[in-house]
Amino acid sequence: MERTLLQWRLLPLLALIAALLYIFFASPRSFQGNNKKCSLLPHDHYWISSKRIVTPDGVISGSVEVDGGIIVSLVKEVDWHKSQRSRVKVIDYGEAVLMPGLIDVHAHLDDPGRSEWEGFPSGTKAAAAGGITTLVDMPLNSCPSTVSPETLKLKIEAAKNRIHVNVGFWGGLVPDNALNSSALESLLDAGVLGLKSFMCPSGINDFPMTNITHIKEGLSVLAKYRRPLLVHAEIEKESEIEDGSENDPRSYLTYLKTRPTSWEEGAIRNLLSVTENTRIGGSAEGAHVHIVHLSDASSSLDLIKEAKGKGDSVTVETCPHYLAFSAEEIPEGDTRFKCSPPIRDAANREKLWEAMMKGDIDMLSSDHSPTKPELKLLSDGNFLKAWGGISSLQFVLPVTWSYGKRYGVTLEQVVSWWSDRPSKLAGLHSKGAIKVGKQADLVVWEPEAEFEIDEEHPIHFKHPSISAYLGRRLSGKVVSTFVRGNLVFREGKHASDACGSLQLAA
Ligand SMILES: NC(=O)N[C@H]1NC(=O)NC1=O
Ligand SMILES: [Zn+2]
Ligand SMILES: [Zn+2]
Repeated sequence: MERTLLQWRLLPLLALIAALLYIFFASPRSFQGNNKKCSLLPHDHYWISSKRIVTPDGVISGSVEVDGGIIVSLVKEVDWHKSQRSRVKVIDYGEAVLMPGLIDVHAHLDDPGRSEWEGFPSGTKAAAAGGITTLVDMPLNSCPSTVSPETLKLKIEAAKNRIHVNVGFWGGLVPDNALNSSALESLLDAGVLGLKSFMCPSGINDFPMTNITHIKEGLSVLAKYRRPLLVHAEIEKESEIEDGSENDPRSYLTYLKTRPTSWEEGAIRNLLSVTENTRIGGSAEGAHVHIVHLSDASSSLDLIKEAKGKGDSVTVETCPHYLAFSAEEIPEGDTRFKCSPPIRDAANREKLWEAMMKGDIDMLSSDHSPTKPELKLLSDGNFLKAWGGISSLQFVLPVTWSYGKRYGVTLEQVVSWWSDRPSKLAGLHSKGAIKVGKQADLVVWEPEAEFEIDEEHPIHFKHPSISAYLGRRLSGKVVSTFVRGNLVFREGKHASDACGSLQLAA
């Protein structure tokens, strides 16, 4: 009698011990240490299979093994033995493309200080939904601007536990710090991935423009750190019309005339007068100049090609909106399309695509630069007064693909423009490729799947109404996004916790 009683008392205890042993030894590892809310997948060791994996050695059919956020093996379908996959989870995506996640080196998340414009949570959710696994935040449009270690610290604080993808930061090169090498060094020591400056007014009071002397001095400091300077290359010159006041401000052509190609050409000519210092043996060897959002595909691009030919360390990006839209198509008063430099005519767009296909333009970025709808003046439609900036973050992959298809864009080119080159520019060497040892930042997408960006389509950035892509039909649907092995987005749903990591330069 007493013995049975003892057995009955012991039984629950034994069950509890067995349950604990199961949790520690048999269940997926993410239950032990990782916060499973970071991922929609309760495993941190698994395989992903796809018929189209974009690797540095071409597109293969096979499987990628991810463990602890790292790509630990990559096996072609023919070499993949059943024994290898017997013990861990396999996610088979079939014909969907598996690619490195996109790295967007040019986004304005406006946090802290103007989070009513965007903010880290909404901006990084939009990124995850668009297959972007890392973005580098611009130093302006937040308040304060990122121009010192103290202001970088505010960014880092604001981003903590609020980012759904990885985020790095560019610091600002402004007249206040440009001629003070110790100020610049302290900003670089604090972890910015490089610097950014404007050659014309930026539209933000606490981010003044630099002149060529500021830029030259900045480059000599950057050389020691081997980090880049990103430049908004437009310079104010006489334009066909001064402020457009005699022209209809609701006409896109009026705005276009206020920022002619000579603004880009003039800035680039001026900028390239100092980039010879970045050549091997030059006084700023190790520094690099990256021209952001090129719009003019004529003389400006010719100058860049010439400088590259001479050995200057120079690269250039353009943005999907310059490749998708043309001035002729922009409706009267539709300020969603206002950005600087402006979207030019269809012949220029054609030349931009030619340059992409030839490799004369190195990479793409979103230049996602939102604001609150009131400042877009959508009801007024005044192009001269509205905020300049395009909201696009979530759609850059399908836009690149949809508009690039007619030029024969390949999956490898998409990876080069959106992952490989950007990873090198930002010094993120553990990212940007599906290769053993790299971080498991991945996107799975269906290039053939079409969708409409209508009212029903979930848009995650803060102000969908100002997006220039509303109403467009695109092809290329993002199915899943993995950030350091965490499945952060799947079929319209995000993981609940924001577990992206900060990318600070060491
Ligand atoms: N301040 C700011 O974001 N400006 C950006 N907007 C835009 O259209 N071009 C830019 O440089
Ligand atoms: Zn700019
Ligand atoms: Zn920008």
